[in-house]
Amino acid sequence: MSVLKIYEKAPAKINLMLDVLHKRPDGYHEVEMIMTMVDLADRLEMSALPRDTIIISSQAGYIPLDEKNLAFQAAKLIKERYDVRSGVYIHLDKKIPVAAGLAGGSSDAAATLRGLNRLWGLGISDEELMKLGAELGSDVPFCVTGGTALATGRGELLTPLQNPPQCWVILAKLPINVSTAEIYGRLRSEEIQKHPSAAKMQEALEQGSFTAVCSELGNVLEDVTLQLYPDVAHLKETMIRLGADGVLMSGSGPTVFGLVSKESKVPRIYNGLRGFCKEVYAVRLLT
Ligand SMILES: C[C@@](CO)(OP(=O)(O)O)[C@H](O)COP(=O)(O)OP(=O)(O)OC[C@H]1O[C@@H](n2ccc(N)nc2=O)[C@H](O)[C@@H]1O
Ligand SMILES: Nc1ncnc2c1ncn2[C@@H]1O[C@H](COP(=O)(O)OP(=O)(O)O)[C@@H](O)[C@H]1O
Repeated sequence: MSVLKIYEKAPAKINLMLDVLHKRPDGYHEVEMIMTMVDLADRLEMSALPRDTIIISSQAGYIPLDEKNLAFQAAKLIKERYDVRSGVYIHLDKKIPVAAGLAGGSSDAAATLRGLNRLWGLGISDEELMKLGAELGSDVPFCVTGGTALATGRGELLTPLQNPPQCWVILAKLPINVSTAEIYGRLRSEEIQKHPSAAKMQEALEQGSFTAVCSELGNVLEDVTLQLYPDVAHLKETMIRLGADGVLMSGSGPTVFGLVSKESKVPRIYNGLRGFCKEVYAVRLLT
């Protein structure tokens, strides 16, 4: 049975590790990543429209509201594939910083796929939603089901993993917009000095060891972004100095996250970062 209005939460992701194996003939890079969700989320409200149209609105003035919006693209794709003749109005309450390495747009697209499946009573399986998601972006399939997963291929092939032990995650984003395509484009995969290990991170998760998770954090895109934007390197050093247990850049950046086990340490790190970085969040893992 179809309904008239539904809500979906679209959480941000962080990459606990990100390795690039090589560049593929199709231009994408073969990756090994371990991703998990954090409790910082956009909220989507989807209302059925009798007219055959897709309308997007948002309180955020800095994202496209036309066919460039990933939620619009997700709605268009599902309408076409399942021959849906009615329309939808989608309101995006944006909380995730944009072009930040947190997959905000990808998570909105995934939430749109999940939401419209419910709104229109289509009965599409998660597996099929993930396949549709892969047509929209490499991170969209992970965002369909969330949790913690190993992502291979260009990021769309997923193996569910144990969630990390619960902790605080401090996210800090400088006012720099990073283009994922540019960062991958500047990476010379054959010159990577140190590859983080997916197997070791997986072991750390299976052991439920917070210390091991922190010591296995690694991201080969970090060198590229930090070289391009030295302020991000400074931000990372500051977060380490303020006492975060493990610190890494997420995805292609520029957001840097710090994992912190003791709640008593959080205010010092949060306030120390707020001194020079406007966008700082202290959230929990979404486990
Ligand atoms: C780096 C990561 C890590 O999670 O995230 P973000 O920093 O974007 O959050 C992802 O690999 C990003 O995924 P996503 O943002 O969905 O990328 P896509 O839209 O599929 O691709 C954008 C562009 O990035 C490059 N790209 C992306 C994925 C991949 N495995 N190899 C690539 O070379 C391609 O140039 C592509 O044109
Ligand atoms: N719903 C959306 N939310 C955020 N950005 C979007 C959305 N739709 C399209 N975009 C565009 O996608 C690009 C990447 O945004 P985002 O997904 O937030 O970054 P990232 O891939 O680094 O996590 C931005 O240039 C933005 O204009």
